Amino acid sequence: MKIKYHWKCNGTGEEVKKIVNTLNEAQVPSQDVVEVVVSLPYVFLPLVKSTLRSDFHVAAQNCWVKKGGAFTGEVSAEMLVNLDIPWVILGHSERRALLNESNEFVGDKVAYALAQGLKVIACVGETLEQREAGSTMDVVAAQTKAIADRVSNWSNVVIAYEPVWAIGTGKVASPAQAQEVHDELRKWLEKNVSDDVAATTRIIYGGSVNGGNCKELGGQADVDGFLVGGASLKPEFIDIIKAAEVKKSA
Ligand SMILES: O=C(CO)COP(=O)(O)O
Repeated sequence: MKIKYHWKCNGTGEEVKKIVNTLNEAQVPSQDVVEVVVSLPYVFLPLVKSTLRSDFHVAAQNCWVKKGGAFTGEVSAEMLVNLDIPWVILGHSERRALLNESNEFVGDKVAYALAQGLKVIACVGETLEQREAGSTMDVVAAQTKAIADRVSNWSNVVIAYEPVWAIGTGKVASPAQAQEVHDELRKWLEKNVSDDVAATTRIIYGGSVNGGNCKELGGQADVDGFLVGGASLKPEFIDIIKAAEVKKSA
């Protein structure tokens, strides 16, 4: 199972230190049961990288689509590699919506980051309007296709299914809703990429995951972990890490 803590654009230096201390002291299942990755604003990456326990890893929340250069305000994949940051989140719905990142642009970013040696959490997910129109799978498939068209080696890719209507709203997808999309996504990978990629690619769920709902969600056959936003800033994130035990014993 994979648990990804996504702090988004939050945290002061003091808060970051506090959360790192809590994480460092937590008794959690070992790395072979749960992989924990903490995703931070760029400015905190070096601090957290140097103070976080070594069995937890760090991620950036974005990187530039190609080699660095005259791109004011951007951070390149090469810079992350140079700082020894192993993971990056790409295509988060907040960036797709607020910064107009298209499926193709996200696909290009994923391909470039992978080529530099980063591991990628690629986010997909539909809006409420799209779900109500019955186009959830069309949307998610189109987002995934833009990645599949550009990527041949999937071993460093994790897909995060994050229904936009469940992000930061407290409206979590029901375990059945999450399972349905994860299952469809896996079938899509099977048909359009390969059986092996479908079987081995981790598909994690994000959207109002908390200490109370993580066990049932994580118990679903095709839910391989979580991308946690709001709850990653609270002590209940330890409970979410521990929910990985449910999967192990399932
Ligand atoms: O967007 C998310 C993680 O990337 C989910 O955020 P919340 O857990 O706050 O709903």
